[in-house]
Amino acid sequence: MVSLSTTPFLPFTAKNASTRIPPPTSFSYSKQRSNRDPRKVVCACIAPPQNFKSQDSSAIHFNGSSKSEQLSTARDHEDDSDVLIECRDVYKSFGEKKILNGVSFKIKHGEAVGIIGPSGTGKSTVLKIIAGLLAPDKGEVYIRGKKRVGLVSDDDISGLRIGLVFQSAALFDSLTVRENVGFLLYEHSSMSEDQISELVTETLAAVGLKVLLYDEPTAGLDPIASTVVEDLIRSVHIKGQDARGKPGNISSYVVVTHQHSTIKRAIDRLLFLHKGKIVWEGMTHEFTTSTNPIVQQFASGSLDGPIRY
Ligand SMILES: Nc1ncnc2c1ncn2[C@@H]1O[C@H](COP(=O)(O)OP(=O)(O)OP(=O)(O)O)[C@@H](O)[C@H]1O
Repeated sequence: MVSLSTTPFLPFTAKNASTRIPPPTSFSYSKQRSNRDPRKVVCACIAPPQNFKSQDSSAIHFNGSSKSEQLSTARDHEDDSDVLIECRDVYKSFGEKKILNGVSFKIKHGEAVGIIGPSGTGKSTVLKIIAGLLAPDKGEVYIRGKKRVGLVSDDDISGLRIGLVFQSAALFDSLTVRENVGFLLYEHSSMSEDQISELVTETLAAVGLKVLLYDEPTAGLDPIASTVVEDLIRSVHIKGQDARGKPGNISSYVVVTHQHSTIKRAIDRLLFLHKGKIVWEGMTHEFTTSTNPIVQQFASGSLDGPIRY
């Protein structure tokens, strides 16, 4: 099952990537329950503006000491019993435009994976194929070892619930994660603050999905708002901690991003997509030491769509 919005009141579902939702006309929650200036309540547009340019996109600097590079071939002999999602030799074209040209990778239980690569190389397309919203022209998608046939609505995929947080999501960047999650209830329900707080806690603790896919969740956010989102992404993961200090419920997640901070804070393993293929994969800290020439070009900012700081 694919869930396109994680809860009824998570505000991650703005329809248009370029839409900025105007500030609420009466923002009683801000006025009454926090000392924030209600004039600062603006909606963060998570999709980056078309003309977005980073201050410094010339290089990637990851912390880490590992000197080894883990190429995909080195993983081929590994035990596959904990693989949740596999794309095997996936092709996708839009009209004459060939986008994916034999994409293969596996996502295992417990992994926090990032997909990076130049703009327009097909990262979002990969997410949509994983989610079952797009069908590959050729190649297969396996969910827990079972081949998916058709789109997601056509097939029961062994109880694995996959959620996709679209690039066009929206948050109020002057509010905390909890305030964002409970926003509609604070504004439009007669529930008490305690009741809402309880519900927010339950929601953050039990998003109820097993795999989450995030499409540029921090694009266009300022560094503080990005950190909040990155921490939220970590907190709902089984290796993280939820709002009650307990492990989250998300088995694995995949993040498409161009943001350096998101890679550094929220991602353990990277898949580098270039010209329709995964040309490199490895742990995040291994990226900058890669000897792959395309990776080095990307890291130095000489390919389109480099990492943004
Ligand atoms: N439904 C569609 N119909 C036609 N073309 C499409 C469709 N979806 C995506 N494309 C095209 O496929 C290419 C890859 O798009 P995609 O959004 O997957 O790239 P991306 O790597 O996520 O890009 P970015 O980093 O800029 O967000 C782009 O040229 C895009 O215009």
